[in-house]
Order: sequence, then structure tokens, then C-alpha cells
Amino acid sequence: MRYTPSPTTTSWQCPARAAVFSAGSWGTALGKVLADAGSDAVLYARRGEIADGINTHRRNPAYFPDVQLPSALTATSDPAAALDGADYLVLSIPAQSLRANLTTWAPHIGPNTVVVSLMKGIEQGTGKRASKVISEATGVPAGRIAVLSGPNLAREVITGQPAAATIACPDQEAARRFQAACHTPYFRPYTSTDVTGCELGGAVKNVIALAVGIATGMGLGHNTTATIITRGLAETTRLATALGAHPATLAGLSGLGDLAATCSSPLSRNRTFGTHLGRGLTVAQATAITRQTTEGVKSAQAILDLAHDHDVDMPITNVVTALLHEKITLDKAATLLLQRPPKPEHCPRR
Ligand SMILES: NC(=O)c1ccc[n+]([C@@H]2O[C@H](COP(=O)([O-])OP(=O)(O)OC[C@H]3O[C@@H](n4cnc5c(N)ncnc54)[C@H](O)[C@@H]3O)[C@@H](O)[C@H]2O)c1
Ligand SMILES: O=P(O)(O)OC[C@H](O)CO
Repeated sequence: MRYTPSPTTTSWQCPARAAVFSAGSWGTALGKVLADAGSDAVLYARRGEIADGINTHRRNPAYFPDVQLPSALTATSDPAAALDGADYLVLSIPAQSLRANLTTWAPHIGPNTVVVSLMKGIEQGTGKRASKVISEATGVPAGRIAVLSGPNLAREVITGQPAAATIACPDQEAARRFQAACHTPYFRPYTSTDVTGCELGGAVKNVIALAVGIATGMGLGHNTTATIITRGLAETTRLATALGAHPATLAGLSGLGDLAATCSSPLSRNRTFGTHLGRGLTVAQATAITRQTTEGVKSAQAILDLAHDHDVDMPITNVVTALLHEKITLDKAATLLLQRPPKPEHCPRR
């Protein structure tokens, strides 16, 4: 039986105005969530034809041509117009392009606008999480920077299938307000103050999903993928807690929840990219057939550098990074993981 979402209710409606930058997969899906929650949502689209498609035909022709969008979700190609009077700036662009884009957009951010990051990547070269990049590039204080992360495959969310997420912000009131702005009968956000755990759970799960994809592409079965997921969560938790995260966050929606969804779904771009590698494609070949943002490919080295800086052992991330740089073969990757020295299952750093 197909799941049919119940009609949108008005019980959580709030008159917030949210500007979502930009109109890719997750931006469009979260824009619809905000509109369905009763918020006034506007998408910023770089390409005029996408904004036109949304305003005229209620469709995003590039990302979800088959999905009808609500009339409360509008679009513009003018960043200043999108940000005019916005209570929230919701950012959903590739993490590596964040700093440069914010330099252009920052002058239009209002003095009370809360910036919400949906991004699951770590900046190359600096090892910085999106919230830190936002604070540096815009001067917005930490209390006005939130992160939303969880098991949120965009196509499932935009078609109204039930999902939940974590909204983390040092200012609990700001998190609660954004929770109200995006709470619908099919999308249930929880609040947290653990921004570090939330962001690292989201970024590292992409690398672990690459590893699961590689194993799947090599024809390996569920014991192998379950082992990668479990040990992947262990190394994610080691890194996140070394950087100050609460361990419970990694067992929550933005940790285990997202890891489970991403590692098990063919909708995941990271898992799919890994599958291509596992089937023998080169990184260049896999990149050429991947049209959308695959954060794990760009963030793996930065995550590994962070781990080295904090003396944390991340064997799966290490092997995935070596494969992405074509320093080892697939056979060597399996050997490297399985022939590590024996150790107890639970160790804080190793
Ligand atoms: N798709 C999902 O299911 C999903 C779910 C949760 C989180 N995320 C995260 O959201 C972020 C965005 O992912 P997505 O899936 O929407 O990607 P996408 O590839 O579908 O869309 C990316 C968007 O960013 C824009 N963009 C691309 N390069 C840009 C640049 N250099 N400067 C400015 N804009 C640029 C594109 O025009 C597009 O609107 C990623 O960090 C991803 O990890 C995605
Ligand atoms: O398609 P991916 O691999 O970027 O994953 C999408 C989301 O992060 C799942 O929560």
C-alpha cells in the first residue's frame, strides 16, 4: 500500500519568512516543507528558468519536474529580493562554495536574520564546519546560526514521506522558532544545542556511505555493509566527541539516523558514487556521471586532516580517502581494513 501523507494542518503555522538558498534538491524540498508548515518561503535560484518554472508552473524543472509545489513557495533569481525581510536564511549549496557565495550575499542579511545551514560538508583546506564558515564570512554571531540535519533524502521528503531531523543552535529559542517554522504532519524536527555533533554526523556519514557503496559495488553483502556502518559510526563518534560533541548526538537523527538512511538508499548520491567505484569506475568516470552535489568526495580529506589534528583514528575514512586519490586499489582497501591489529571494540580514540 502506498503511503499518503495527511493534508497539511494549520496547527503549527507561524508567519515566519524564510529565504532558501538555493533551488537544488534539498533546498527545494525544505522550501516545500517550510511552505507546508505555514511559513512564507522563497527560493533563490541561480538560473532564471528554475525560478520561472516554480512561479509559473509550480515545478522545479531541473530537480523535481514531477513534483507539484505549493503556491506558498515562490522563487526569485535576485538574492537581495529573496533576503528582504527574511527571518531565516536557509543555506543549501555545496559546502565548498559556501564562503565565496556568502561574501556576495552577506550585505543583504538582516540584523536579526537567523542563518540555518542544511549543508553536510567540511571546508577543504581549513577543516571548518559550515557554521564556522558562516560566522567568519558574515559576522553573524553563533546564537543566530543553526544547523538542520537528519535522515532526509530530498525525494522522500518532497513527496511527503514521514521524516525527522535535528535543529541545533546554541540559542535554544532560535532553534525552537525554526522548529515551529518547519514542523509539518510529515516532517518532525527536534531541537538540540550540539551544533558540532550535528554537523560532524552529517558530514562523516557521507564518507561512510561512499564506503558502503564501494562494498556494494564490489558485490559484498549485508554483513559487510552492517560492519562498515557500525564501525563508521564508531569513528564518527570518536572524531565528534574529540571536537566537543555529545556522544548522544551521534546516536540520534543527525548521527545514526542519517547514516542508516544514506548507507541503505540508492537515492543517496554518496552511496551511488561509491557503488560506481566498487564496480571499477575511476574517480573521474564516477564524477562525470554524477550530476549533483556529492559532499563526501570533497570532504573526505578535510575530515581525515581533522582526525589527524586531534589524534583520532578513522580507518574507514582513511581508506576511502586513499581510494578517492587513487593511491590504493579496491583489493588493497579491503586488506587494509581487515588486517589492522586486533583491538577491543570500544576505544575512545583508536
Ligand atoms: N539532496 C538531499 O537529499 C540532501 C539532504 C540533506 C542535506 N543535503 C545537503 O544539502 C546541500 C546541498 O545539496 P543538494 O542535494 O541540494 O545539492 P544539489 O546538487 O541538488 O543542488 C545544489 C544547489 O546549489 C547550487 N550550486 C551549485 N554550485 C554552486 C556554486 N558554486 N555556488 C552557488 N550555488 C551553487 C545549485 O544551483 C543547486 O541549486 C549539501 O551539503 C548536501 O549534503 C542534501
Ligand atoms: O544523497 P546524499 O548522499 O548527499 O545524502 C542525502 C542526505 O544527506 C540524506 O540525509
